[in-house]
Amino acid sequence: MSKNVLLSFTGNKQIDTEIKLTGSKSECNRALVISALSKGSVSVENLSVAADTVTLNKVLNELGEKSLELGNVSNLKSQISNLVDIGPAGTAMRFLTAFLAIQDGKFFLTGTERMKQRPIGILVEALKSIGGNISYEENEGFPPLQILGPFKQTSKNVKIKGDISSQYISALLMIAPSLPLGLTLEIEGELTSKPYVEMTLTMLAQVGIRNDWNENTITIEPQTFNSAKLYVEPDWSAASYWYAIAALADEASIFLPGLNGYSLQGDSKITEIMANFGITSQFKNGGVYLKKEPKQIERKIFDLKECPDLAQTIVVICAALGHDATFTGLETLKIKETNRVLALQTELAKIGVKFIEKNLSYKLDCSGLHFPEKITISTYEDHRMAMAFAPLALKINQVEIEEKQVVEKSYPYFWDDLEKAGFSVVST
Ligand SMILES: O=C(O)C1=C[C@@H](OP(=O)(O)O)[C@@H](O)[C@H](O)C1
Ligand SMILES: C=C(OP(=O)(O)O)C(=O)O
Repeated sequence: MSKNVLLSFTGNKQIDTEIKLTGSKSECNRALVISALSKGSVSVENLSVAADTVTLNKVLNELGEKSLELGNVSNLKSQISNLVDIGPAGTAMRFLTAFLAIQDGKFFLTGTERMKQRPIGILVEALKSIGGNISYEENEGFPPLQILGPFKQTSKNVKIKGDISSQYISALLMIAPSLPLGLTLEIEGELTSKPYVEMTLTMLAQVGIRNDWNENTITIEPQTFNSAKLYVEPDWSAASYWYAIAALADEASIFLPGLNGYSLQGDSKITEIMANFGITSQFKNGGVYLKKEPKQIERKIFDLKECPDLAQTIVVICAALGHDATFTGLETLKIKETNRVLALQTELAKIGVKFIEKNLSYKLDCSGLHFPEKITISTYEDHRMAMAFAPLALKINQVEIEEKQVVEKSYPYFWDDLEKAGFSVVST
């Protein structure tokens, strides 16, 4: 079985294409959990084909079917063990921890070896502080978890650190309306990835759930979900790779249907960031048109605290263009699919670029930039490593990307779409 892909782009580096992106992984994960909590009142439209979403959907469907089979026999439900393996899906792992904590049953929640290194203690302790019965099966603070229902709420108030992952907060907010006492959540310290919390609250509001966000405290009273449909926009994080392609091509005209200017996704900030690189975004005909215009790049500092999933895309664009820059807000990168800082440092070294960590910022030093004839990129089980480095095929004759299947996590058709845009994509 071929594991890698070899990318090249022969002839003029001109891109003129239309790419239909799949639904946002973040919006879908929320929509599915909200739909499950609403017990059918809420439906989801434009479900993503991202593997993380497909897995979460399957898990929730199976749990729903089991629950129907067992009816209201509570003591029987809590005796039956359910093994839930969420693979590499971090958001789904966090959302399910909260979701399962309020179900009636016994659950063993696990994932990949990397998942067992991604912290979850902050969320588990918060859930325990309001009555959840959760224990760590291997290492304190990390999956796998054993979760035992039924849930008896002991408190309405919960304090949670905001600077490690916003997913913990979103997970709690989604279960809040279903809790007998509701929830008053106090965020301690800085809130990272804030647009994702806003996305959660907006999607809840779309199905009739009111919230009160006052400074660092969010309150959600017990409420029932309206009967409603949640429409999922295409994935802006996936769109970012097309901005990168436009930036590294000589000429580009790319249409991404379905994306709009008023997105719930913080990663739509890519339009603003890429304007600095001469990539314009025009919203018309129900989508966004990307065009490349000549521009001197001036911006030297990028704060990505609100859009951490764009980090690899933007760092690689700057590296490939030889644009020295400083990046801040990357604190959470080390606990994602891989240690993304280390992965970037290792792979950028292959084109002579340094990514230097200093206090809380990162300096990109492109003084040694060179493009070899061929480069092989390791992906460290991280879809974003594969997709962020793929556009380099517009600068380097042959780019081999290892473990091509990693892209399935969020963008399964990535390689097909590259081919459609004129790249040669050969499995090796
Ligand atoms: O809530 C979400 O859907 C996500 C939140 C972000 O995580 P952190 O809050 O851990 O930064 C982001 O990186 C992840 O891909 C998706
Ligand atoms: C961090 C990511 O995902 P997750 O945390 O859901 O694994 C991502 O998609 O970049």
